[in-house]
Amino acid sequence: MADQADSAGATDTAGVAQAPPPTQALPPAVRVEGLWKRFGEQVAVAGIDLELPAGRFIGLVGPNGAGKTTTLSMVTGLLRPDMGRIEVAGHDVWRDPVEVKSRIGVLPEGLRLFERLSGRELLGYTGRLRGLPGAEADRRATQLLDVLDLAGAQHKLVVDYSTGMRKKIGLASALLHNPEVLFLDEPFEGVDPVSAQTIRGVLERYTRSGATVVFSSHVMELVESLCDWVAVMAAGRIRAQGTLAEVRGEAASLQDAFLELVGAGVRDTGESLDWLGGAR
Ligand SMILES: Nc1ncnc2c1ncn2[C@@H]1O[C@H](COP(=O)(O)OP(=O)(O)OP(=O)(O)O)[C@@H](O)[C@H]1O
Repeated sequence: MADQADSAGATDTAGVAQAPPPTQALPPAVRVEGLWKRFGEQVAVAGIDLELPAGRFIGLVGPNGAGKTTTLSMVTGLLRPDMGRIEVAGHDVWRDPVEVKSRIGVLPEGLRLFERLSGRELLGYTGRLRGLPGAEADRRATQLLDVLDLAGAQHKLVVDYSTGMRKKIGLASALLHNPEVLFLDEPFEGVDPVSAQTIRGVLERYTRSGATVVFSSHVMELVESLCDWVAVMAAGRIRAQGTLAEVRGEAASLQDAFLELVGAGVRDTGESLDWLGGAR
């Protein structure tokens, strides 16, 4: 164990308390510089810079097609950027992929799972892929299944899981190896309010321990109630990033700040859709 006097500030021989040595600053959970991705003519991500601090609950928000999924896919090593540099927990994602992948958990959009395994088997398999000893993987799997209210369905095949159950087993797989940074693409989509509350509790506990959650969402109320740090994306660019208070600024809510930042007026349907509704 480290010498207490070395690690926690000390009292000198005259009994005067000395300031503790500065704690070593953690590298940002994610640092992105000049990141670009284009699909044919479509620029999905247009040279973004992003610095997401460690130990925060971070929301990446933006309208449909803003480039959130493309960004998260590149940050998690699933999609190769055209240009730019990405570090996760101080390691280059594309030069040091094994190091990065051991430190992250990912719940991607359009989650693909091993459908012919039961939930319990999926976690056992994930544990082996992650190099966990069998008994430890079992212990963690039992606790995760229990907390996420999947214990009753643990022997059911994943193909027979509902959308919300799939999100929860995907989350359990992403958490099993206790990653430093967890990336979640729309984790609450298709999840009922009770399960959403459970997932929330698990994620809040996880960030309280110093880990980082980065999640994308369209639901501003959710981001406002969960996140302490926000990045706003629109048309492939970062429009704002900072603490929730900084991004909200003078606006009454994050939703108002968001509409202002992305320059989106609510579309007036005018004379259009005049056929919709009314008696036939
Ligand atoms: N594989 C692809 N091939 C072609 N275009 C793509 C591809 N993936 C994304 N795009 C385009 O890139 C842009 C950004 O898409 P992306 O899925 O990253 O946005 P998003 O912010 O996640 O949107 P949403 O909130 O609707 O999921 C969109 O214009 C989309 O059509």
